[in-house]
Amino acid sequence: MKPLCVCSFCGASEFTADVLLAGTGAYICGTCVTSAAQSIADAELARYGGSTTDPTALAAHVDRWVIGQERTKRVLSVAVHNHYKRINKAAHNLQKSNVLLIGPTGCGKTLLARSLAEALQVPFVVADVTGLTQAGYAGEDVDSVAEMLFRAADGDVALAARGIVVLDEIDKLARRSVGLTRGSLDVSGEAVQQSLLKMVEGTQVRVGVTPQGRSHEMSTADVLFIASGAFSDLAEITRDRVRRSPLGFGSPLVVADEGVDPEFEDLVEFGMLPEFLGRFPVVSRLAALDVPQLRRVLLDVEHALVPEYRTLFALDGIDLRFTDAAIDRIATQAATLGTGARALRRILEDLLTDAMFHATRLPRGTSLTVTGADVEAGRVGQLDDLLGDRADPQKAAEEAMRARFRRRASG
Ligand SMILES: Nc1ncnc2c1ncn2[C@@H]1O[C@H](COP(=O)(O)OP(=O)(O)OP(=O)(O)O)[C@@H](O)[C@H]1O
Ligand SMILES: [Zn+2]
Repeated sequence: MKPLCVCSFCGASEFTADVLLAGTGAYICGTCVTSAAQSIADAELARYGGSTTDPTALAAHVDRWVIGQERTKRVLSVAVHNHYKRINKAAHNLQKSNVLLIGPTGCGKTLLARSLAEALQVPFVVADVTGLTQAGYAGEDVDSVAEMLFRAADGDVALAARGIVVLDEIDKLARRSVGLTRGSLDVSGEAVQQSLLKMVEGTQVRVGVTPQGRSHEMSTADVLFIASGAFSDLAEITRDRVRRSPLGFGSPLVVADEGVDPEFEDLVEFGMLPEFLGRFPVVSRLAALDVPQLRRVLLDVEHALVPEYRTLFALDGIDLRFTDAAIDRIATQAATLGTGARALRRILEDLLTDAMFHATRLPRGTSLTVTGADVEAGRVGQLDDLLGDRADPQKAAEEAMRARFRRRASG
């Protein structure tokens, strides 16, 4: 007898299948339902011990750590989601979504990548590519990147193979910048770009070589690479291209170069190899943090600097406070220094070094307030009042001498 219904997935008929469920224009058998459910469960399990790859959940986690950069947060969350979808569902025909981040120093490129890795609970390493040389040359070998991941994963090869690597200062590998350091062999940035190609795409690497010569094989095919760099004069290249273009010439629409994203050809002109760029299909640009954003890095983000310093002082029994004007001055100064949020810590360290030096000599419970004027002066003025002449060893010595002299004069 000819079957009337067959499973649309495996072809089992009403005679051979355990159950046949009818949908609109299709059937599915019990066996296929079970195996589909299993695949879904497997994918869930593969989400590393309960961590998530859901883009909105990833972005929410990153939000706690990174101020601003909203567009890049989205782009990265989606890229990461797709990347792990590709691994978990073994859909290896999907293109690997390595990411290129372009943005000034201290704007959160590495922090973004790190907080994503944390949300995913995968190992994370930052490799400064200017320290890499072509395989076989002096210096750190390209394979060492895989070795770093292996160590970050505590020797778990399977986990290491799903990790995230930031290739920092990638712009220093531009074709025109040879950038030789003393003692290194003649290895141009272009050659290093070449030598990174295979690893970025996926290759077998030996890691964890023991003195006995034993080692593990690790594939880099499922490692997510995030290349990052400042590409400082890329904006000029982009602007020139836009000016040359028929639409761009004299057009008021493209005058604001902040809004123009670099194209593939701009990056090639900058000195990146087309083959290299081809392996980084996702590109996102980040802007420098502005003053209100720098304020938030000081005050309200996970590991914000002001609460961190307050804790440091509290351990010595000092209640450290900042006036609003002080916060404003710090953020404004930082914005002019050109090192992004990194400048904030520099300013705070300079400002508070003396206070930290003397903190243990102040009575417990002392309240110390940093004002806007203090930030201008680079020193906490109230400290002098609190310490009196103890603040300055030179002054203290002079004072002691004067006291002796007075005694002698009166005696
Ligand atoms: N958007 C941000 N939100 C919160 N903190 C930030 C942000 N950007 C930078 N920071 C702070 O500055 C430090 C340096 O930032 P990060 O390492 O991410 O810079 P980067 O953009 O990778 O710079 P580089 O190109 O020099 O590596 C971070 O540890 C963090 O404390
Ligand atoms: Zn079936």
